[in-house]
Amino acid sequence: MKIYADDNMPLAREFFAELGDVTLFSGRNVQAAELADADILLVRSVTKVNAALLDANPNLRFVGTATIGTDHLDLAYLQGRGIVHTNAPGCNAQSVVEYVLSCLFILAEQQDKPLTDFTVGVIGVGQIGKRLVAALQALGLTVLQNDPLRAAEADFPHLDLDTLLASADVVSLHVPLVRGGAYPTFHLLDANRLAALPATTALINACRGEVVDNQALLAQARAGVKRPLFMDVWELEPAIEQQLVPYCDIATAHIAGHSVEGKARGTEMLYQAVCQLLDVTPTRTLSQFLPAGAIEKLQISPNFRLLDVQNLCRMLYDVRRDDALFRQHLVTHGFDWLRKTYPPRREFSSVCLQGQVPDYLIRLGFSQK
Ligand SMILES: NC(=O)c1ccc[n+]([C@@H]2O[C@H](COP(=O)([O-])OP(=O)(O)OC[C@H]3O[C@@H](n4cnc5c(N)ncnc54)[C@H](O)[C@@H]3O)[C@@H](O)[C@H]2O)c1
Ligand SMILES: O=C(O)[C@H](O)[C@H](O)COP(=O)(O)O
Repeated sequence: MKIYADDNMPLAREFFAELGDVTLFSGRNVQAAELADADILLVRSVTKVNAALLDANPNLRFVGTATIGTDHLDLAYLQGRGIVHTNAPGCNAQSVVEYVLSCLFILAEQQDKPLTDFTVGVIGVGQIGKRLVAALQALGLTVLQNDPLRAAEADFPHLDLDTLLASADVVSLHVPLVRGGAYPTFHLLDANRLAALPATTALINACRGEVVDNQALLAQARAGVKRPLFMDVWELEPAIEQQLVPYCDIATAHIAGHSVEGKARGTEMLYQAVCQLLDVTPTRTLSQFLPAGAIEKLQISPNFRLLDVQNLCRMLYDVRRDDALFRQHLVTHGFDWLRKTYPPRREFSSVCLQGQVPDYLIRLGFSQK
């Protein structure tokens, strides 16, 4: 069994070596000839999996992407060839939520307002959106939700997009990149919608760069609109529009989902899918391989207040670290280097809270004993 895996996929050998020969490849630059004898192909979001990559391979049985997004897979091509394929739904959803929370803490500080004063509009309420809504509501923020595909659900408070955009203080995007069909998301925020969006409304994009028209955003910024901008994803990665960076409050290299747990969970989910394909009982689990975090336990005192949440979360993750790395190294080392050398970052769940733990901390994702 020939298994080929992106060299940015953590624990690929640890999980897959028992199932076959594992060869690592460079995800962004891999060529068709390198994969010609693959039976199993394991990718991340930077590999375009299509006819050009796979026509030379007669054997391929399985393609798995250790990511949530699937816009880099030509699903019709894979289906046409009868190649089983899967992604890793929700693998890094918590990581993205922690990224968004970190952005919101910065915004609240910049504007010298309590977090609870903000109304956050969440666009796309799936794995990430749902977790984010739950976290924000746990902290007492007002949340507006837009997801036309869920509008018919009895308990879902769907708000139409333009009303949400007019009413929110912060807009956070969590849709997949979809170019056709009834609900396309390519340039969902186009020049017209950006023009209608109040200039003070903050924008967080941690889904896909192409969901926001980056040139329209740049034109707006150059025209003097001082919108708070938190950009993790960009059009045309890795060759992004660098002119936009100075206008961003936070700029990062598509790392919102790159917690240690988020990436490794993706590998584990593919391992489980391949075991199922091969009718083999899984013997490996992520818990065997995950090292303990730098901080394992924390005692919460009865004096802990909502105001202290920010300090607690920042101990685990502060997006300003990633923004600083981005501004320092983007031009000299490039977008992909920033992603490949991403410093380890553990999720809230890696810290076990003890003492009188308020329920909202558990709802944010911390664990408790
Ligand atoms: N920056 C990162 O590191 C990072 C990490 C993980 C995921 N992502 C991106 O985030 C996206 C969302 O992830 P998820 O796990 O929540 O996916 P998901 O599929 O669970 O949820 C997406 C939601 O968006 C909704 N949706 C689809 N089209 C819409 C539209 N036109 N308007 C409003 N809502 C729409 C869907 O109905 C669904 O509920 C992924 O597809 C991926 O592109 C980015
Ligand atoms: O879709 C996803 O899961 C994310 O965008 C993911 O974090 C991308 O990471 P990459 O595959 O590019 O390393």
